[in-house]
Amino acid sequence: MALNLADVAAAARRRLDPVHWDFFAGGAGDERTLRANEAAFARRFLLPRVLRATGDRDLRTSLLGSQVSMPVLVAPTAFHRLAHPDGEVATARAAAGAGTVMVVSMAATRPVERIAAAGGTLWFQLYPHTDLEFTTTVVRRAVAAGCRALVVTVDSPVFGRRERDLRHGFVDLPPGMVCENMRDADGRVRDIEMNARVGWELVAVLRRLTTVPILLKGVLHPEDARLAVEHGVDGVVVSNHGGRQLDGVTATLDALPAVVAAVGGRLPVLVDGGLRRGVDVLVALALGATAVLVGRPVLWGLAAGGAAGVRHVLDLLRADLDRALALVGAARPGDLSADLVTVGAPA
Ligand SMILES: Cc1cc2nc3c(=O)[nH]c(=O)nc-3n(C[C@H](O)[C@H](O)[C@H](O)COP(=O)(O)O)c2cc1C
Ligand SMILES: CCCCC(=O)C(=O)O
Repeated sequence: MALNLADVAAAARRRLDPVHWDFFAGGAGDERTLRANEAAFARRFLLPRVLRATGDRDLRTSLLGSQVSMPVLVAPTAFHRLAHPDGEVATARAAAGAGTVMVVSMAATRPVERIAAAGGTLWFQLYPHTDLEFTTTVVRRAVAAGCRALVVTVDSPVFGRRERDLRHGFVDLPPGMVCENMRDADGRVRDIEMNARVGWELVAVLRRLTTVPILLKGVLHPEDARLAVEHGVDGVVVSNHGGRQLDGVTATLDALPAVVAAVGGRLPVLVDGGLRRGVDVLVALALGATAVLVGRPVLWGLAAGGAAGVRHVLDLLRADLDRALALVGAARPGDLSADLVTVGAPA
């Protein structure tokens, strides 16, 4: 039985083709940013409060009209069928069972309609393509399938250089698998495109396409957080794409406080990257995040045990967060504050 996410990772590694393990695990360049995400949590320590009567704890959170049973969401990750034959359908089943949001990647390998049939709350991640008609087709389809928010990835004007994949020659999905939601109006499957020509006008363009909330994923600079507010975005995700885009970028946890300060409570601020324990979730919330997302741990759960494996990962995080809350003297995420977190040398 996996007692923690590292155990789940080990089980996944035993099952996965090493090429696919490296695709999931890897980052860009020297993987400094990939390591920094986890290391940033290892530098944080807690100053708990005592005698706070935290008996009736409540992890529920409301996010842009979506109710979640805990402030831990499933980050958008590509190619779930490389981890398990049921792919994103299994992930969605687990997220639905756990009562949280799954953000469906634009590079999902199952059709969004089938993912939605699992019954949970979905948001949809978008890479903004240069072809507006195509982007419109994809967004309308996702919203028609029931996706309740659009998570626009803005950290990818070009593709990051992932040397593990280059070494393996891993460039595409195996035969029989495609990005099912990349079909254009004629039903042809397009390639994912990184778009280096898009600017802030994108927000208004997407607003005209859909009424669902729009989040920007990949905001790190506080000035961009201010611009996001100014452009009427509904939420931001502090993310460095799990260290897969620009190596050398700051750890997300280190970028979070300045973004939170810049936003000043006007929007929810989510964060992802390197969260592996309930106490990591607690630290992110204490430093001002409204919720967090987990990427690789979900893929590990999926590879290790399909929907049950993903559910186990989410349940471990929930139990761990609940215990950590009680032990720092908080009954709910809203009770947390930055004074509970101190910085020290990793043990
Ligand atoms: C294998 C893999 C595929 C990913 N695919 C996408 C994607 O399609 N779209 C996207 O916005 N982010 C993608 N990401 C980034 C995640 O959404 C998230 O930012 C990151 O995984 C969080 O870090 P963590 O894996 O340490 O939890 C991917 C990450 C991984 C590991
Ligand atoms: C072409 C799919 C892009 C997936 C992605 O964003 C990632 O692997 O990090």
